[in-house]
Amino acid sequence: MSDTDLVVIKRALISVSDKSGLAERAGTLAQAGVELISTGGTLQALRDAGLEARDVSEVTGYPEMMDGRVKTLHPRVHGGLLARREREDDLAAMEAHAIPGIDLLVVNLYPFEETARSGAGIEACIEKIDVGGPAMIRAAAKNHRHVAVCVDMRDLDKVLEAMARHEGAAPLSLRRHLAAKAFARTAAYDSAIACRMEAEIDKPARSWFTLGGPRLQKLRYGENPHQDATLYAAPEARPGVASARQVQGKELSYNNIADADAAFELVSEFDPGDSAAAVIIKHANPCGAAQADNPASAYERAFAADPVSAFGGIAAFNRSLDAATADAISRNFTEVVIAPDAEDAALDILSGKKNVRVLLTGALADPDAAGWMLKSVAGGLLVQARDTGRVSASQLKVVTQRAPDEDEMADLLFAWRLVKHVKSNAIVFARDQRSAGIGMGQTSRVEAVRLAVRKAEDAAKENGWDEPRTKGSACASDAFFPFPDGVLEAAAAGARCIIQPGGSVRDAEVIAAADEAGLAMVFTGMRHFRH
Ligand SMILES: NC(=O)c1ncn([C@@H]2O[C@H](COP(=O)(O)O)[C@@H](O)[C@H]2O)c1NC=O
Repeated sequence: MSDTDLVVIKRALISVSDKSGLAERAGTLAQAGVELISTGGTLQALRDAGLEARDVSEVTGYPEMMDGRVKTLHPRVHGGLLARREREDDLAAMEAHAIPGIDLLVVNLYPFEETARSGAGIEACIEKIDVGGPAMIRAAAKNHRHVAVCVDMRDLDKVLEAMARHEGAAPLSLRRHLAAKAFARTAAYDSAIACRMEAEIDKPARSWFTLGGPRLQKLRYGENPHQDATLYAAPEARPGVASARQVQGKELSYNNIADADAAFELVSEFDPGDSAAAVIIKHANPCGAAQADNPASAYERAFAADPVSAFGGIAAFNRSLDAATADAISRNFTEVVIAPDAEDAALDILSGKKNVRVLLTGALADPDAAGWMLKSVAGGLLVQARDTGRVSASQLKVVTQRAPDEDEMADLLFAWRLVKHVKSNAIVFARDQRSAGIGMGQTSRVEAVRLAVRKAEDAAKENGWDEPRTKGSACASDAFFPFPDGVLEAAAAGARCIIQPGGSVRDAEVIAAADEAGLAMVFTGMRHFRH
């Protein structure tokens, strides 16, 4: 064993913004004979708990100044953290400048992330940028051959356990593990700061992209059982699956989380003040979506759109769950239910289905809020802004001889909101504010139309309807029709109107086909590819 495998903890510097759990742990350190050095507020908390600790100002010979902007930024602190104990010259410098060696650093940082997330203004956020803390953390982590560093108070328990086992020493394996965590912590902290700063800049250069957050959940596995997976928190404050409260059900899986996210993002497009909305997601695609006066009938309409696919689906709502909705959900096999809130009566009913995971988000996700979407590629990270594109009736361009009437326009806009959340090539037929047939993920647009039509035919059979609901429907296409074939197939299935971006070199042919079939067609001028 080398002399750095075990480091005996004789002196600790503790400087923590979040003081929960401090007194008890610091007490254990003191009992083990460790000398404590501390900064203003932390020192006070230690003394209030009846513990003896040295003021860092005594060590530095300077008072804390500038509202705490300068407290530990001093060679007597950083020398104590960075000195290589096996080097004669480092030891001589310690001796010459009265630098006390620090063997353990416990620091948690000013709550920048929480402050930014609360929507605080830039000046308030800037005041919460911790400078001295990260500087000490990085010094201790760099010098982990001689120093143990805790950036989370709970990690102090690991150090205390190790000290109990190793006669007051912390082993290298633990110190290295803590050092890696320390660098990840400061990197995530700085990412959050960069992110908040960028929000103040009109056109940020973003020549570096950084993102970081703490682990929320180690998942049993990823998309498949042989893939490792973890859920981390992102700095943005977006209500949704990652911050939701799980009130019942089995542990969430990777696929549950991904699908619940897709479901909640889609249902959040529907203003709960206008109507109740329900969507059912399978494999990241909606298989049914509907609006209605209340969540229960929205759910029943969404379910009927494709009952076969809805089996084992994820259901999302834009309003609080009530008893009638819970009752309707309970009749079907559902993996996850996600909603802003739930009435007690609804939770009582759902508790009868123990395995159903119920997530309450507290609020809907603002569909207009800026944010990042990430995808990894070999050797790279593809980053794009979230698709916040939306259109209103007044922005649409009528390109056919016939313009859509009021009912048709309502269904066109409903289908357009939906198609944005369907994997490309995507086609959505909708009638009376409910999806009639959805064609997703096809390699040709006409095939997506055919799939959507077939789904509508299947739904008619399943429900015992006289005809598929593509009859008299509105049809949305996430990108332009490159040929008239898709439009002709939609017309043959009974669609009365179409919404699509337009912009094909064959738009004239496509418009002529629509006119010939008596369709009304509008262009959005906006595409909604989703891969
Ligand atoms: N400026 C400094 O020298 C400095 N040194 C430590 N801190 C931070 O001060 C906080 C603790 O302050 P207090 O003990 O006064 O409550 C910790 O979050 C620590 O990271 C500093 N504050 C900010 O940069």
